[in-house]
Amino acid sequence: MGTRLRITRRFPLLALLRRRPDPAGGEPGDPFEAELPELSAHVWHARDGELAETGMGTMARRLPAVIAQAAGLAWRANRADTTATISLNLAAGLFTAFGLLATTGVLTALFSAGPTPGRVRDALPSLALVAGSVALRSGLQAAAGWTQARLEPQVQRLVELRLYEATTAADLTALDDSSFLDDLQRAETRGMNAAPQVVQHAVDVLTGAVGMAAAAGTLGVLHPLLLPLLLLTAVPEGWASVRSARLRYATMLALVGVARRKWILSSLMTERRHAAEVRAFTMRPFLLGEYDRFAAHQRRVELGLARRQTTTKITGDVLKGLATAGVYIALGLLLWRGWVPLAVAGTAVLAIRSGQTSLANLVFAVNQCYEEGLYFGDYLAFCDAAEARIPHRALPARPTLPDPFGRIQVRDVTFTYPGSDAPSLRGVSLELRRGEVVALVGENGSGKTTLSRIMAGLYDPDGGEVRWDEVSLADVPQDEVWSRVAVIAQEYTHWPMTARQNITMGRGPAHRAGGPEDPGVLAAARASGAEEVVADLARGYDTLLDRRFQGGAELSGGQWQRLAVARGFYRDAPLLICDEPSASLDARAEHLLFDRIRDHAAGRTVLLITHRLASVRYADRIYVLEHGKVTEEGDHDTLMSRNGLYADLYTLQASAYR
Ligand SMILES: Nc1ncnc2c1ncn2[C@@H]1O[C@H](COP(=O)(O)OP(=O)(O)OP(=O)(O)O)[C@@H](O)[C@H]1O
Repeated sequence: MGTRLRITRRFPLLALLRRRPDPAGGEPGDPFEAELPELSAHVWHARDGELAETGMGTMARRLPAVIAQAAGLAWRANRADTTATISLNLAAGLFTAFGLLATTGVLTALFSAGPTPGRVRDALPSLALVAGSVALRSGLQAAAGWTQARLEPQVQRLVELRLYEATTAADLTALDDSSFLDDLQRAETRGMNAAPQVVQHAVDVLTGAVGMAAAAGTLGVLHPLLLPLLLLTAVPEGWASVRSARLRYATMLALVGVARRKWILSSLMTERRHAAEVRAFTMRPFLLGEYDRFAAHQRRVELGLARRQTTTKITGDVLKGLATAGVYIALGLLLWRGWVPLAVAGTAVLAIRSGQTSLANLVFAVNQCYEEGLYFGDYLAFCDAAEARIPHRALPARPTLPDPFGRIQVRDVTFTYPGSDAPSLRGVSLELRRGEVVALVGENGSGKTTLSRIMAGLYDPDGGEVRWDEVSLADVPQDEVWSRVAVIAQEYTHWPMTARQNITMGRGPAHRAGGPEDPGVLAAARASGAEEVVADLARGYDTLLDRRFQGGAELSGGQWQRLAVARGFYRDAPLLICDEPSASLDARAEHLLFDRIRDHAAGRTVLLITHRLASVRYADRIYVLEHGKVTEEGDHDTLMSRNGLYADLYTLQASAYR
């Protein structure tokens, strides 16, 4: 509550958005808290400050930076197109000014004394200049539009790549962090699309500014008083646009948690893997109800936004109308007093109209550029934050992991997940010698998976270390650790690729897997039992394992697991970590798998995590984890004679078969 109060005090607009009485007639008060209490605690945490500072002054101050970012982005995307877009727009502006000034010549000739045919004849050269400059300006503007359109997809590609490069390399703990996920959602759904928009609007700002400068220059030449009057008409429109943008951004911030929740719910209701459970558990009304609760809240907030934006626009339009009337009254006075001749006043009217169009475009583009710049700022901030979470180790000597190693030691490792109160590992030590099969057992939540992830280099321990002979994992690049470890994870992905790719993709692009005759693929498939699965597929190894595509096949849980094991075997790494590799396997497949793991271990080292204690009986050593600590270690016979947790669990399982 304290945080919310502080925030609404700092940002009254947010308070306004949140405190409006329920338009549907519900109880007045804080709709967010009343409607979505589960989200009210953590929605208001990011970048609210930017919004609070937004005003015309801030916009003017920040705009150059936004434009510079857009220019930098466009420059990196394509230098030639960027240069062409800018120069073509500048040239088009020059011809606008030239055309306006040439108009004075036409009007002066037409309004001079003498017979009409003579006056028209005198006006012809200036008229030709006007026609020529209009034609040239149009041609240049069309060419500028084309180069600008070319830039857009190139910019989009650049920003998409940057985001995905960062998300796939960021520290794994980042993806357990809800504020990181909120920021990711905002950057991906809104910020990323804002990038090409920022570039486009930055060019529009340039175009508007050039057109405006052309009109202003012409007016300045005609009469100095006309220029400030023209600028005056920009103020109300500018104010209305800035206020609208501010309201929109506030709404987006207010709704980011809601949008993420809706997105999660929509995938639960549309994705195939949830479809059976949704039906069997009759979850439909619950899911639809949840979705509707969020959608209704979003609708209420957005209707409120539309109402306030409309009021703002009407106010801006009225003020602009008054300012325009003022400009024309002033022009009339100048004419009446004889301070400007009629031909000049005529050109001035044209210049004012042209200037106002450019000004309206400029104000709109500035506003759009700033608004999209806010979203783009979210994207940039997220990319910076994600890139900062890519583990870069200071590795002066760059030692490499020994190949082959003699033993892997886990020394006094402690680890607490970010945001958790209790540590998941509390001073764990164990040892794996080359060629050994070492088992890790323990009850649910005892820390087995966490420890295996630390050993695989996926998490860095808070304390203690993992050593391969004398080299600590903390001293080598993570890529190197990953390339030396194969993990058959408890939760693995059903990759929507072909059967062959499901086996080979873990070896990276450097390793070009061959055709079906690739002996590595065949050996891994045979060892894991995936060979029988592939034999039943219509196109063998080339069958696409995704029912969402025509001709795609679906596998059973155990069949998928065999492929996951094959992927682990195919990696051919010196350390194989198997985390519950047999959870979905039938009894025969499970029995075979443990035999094969033992065979596969010849020369390699295996860390085996399983609840099937019959399978760990023959492990070289067994470690028992309890509440993040090793409480027992030794081979099967030693542990049985100790009568500890292992003996308890083993006896319990064995008795079930008696
Ligand atoms: N991503 C996470 N964020 C926060 N806490 C986590 C996370 N993953 C696991 N934990 C916590 O860490 C502790 C150890 O979990 P871990 O998955 O390592 O247990 P486990 O022994 O592998 O359990 P199981 O036998 O059920 O697979 C648990 O208390 C769990 O709640």
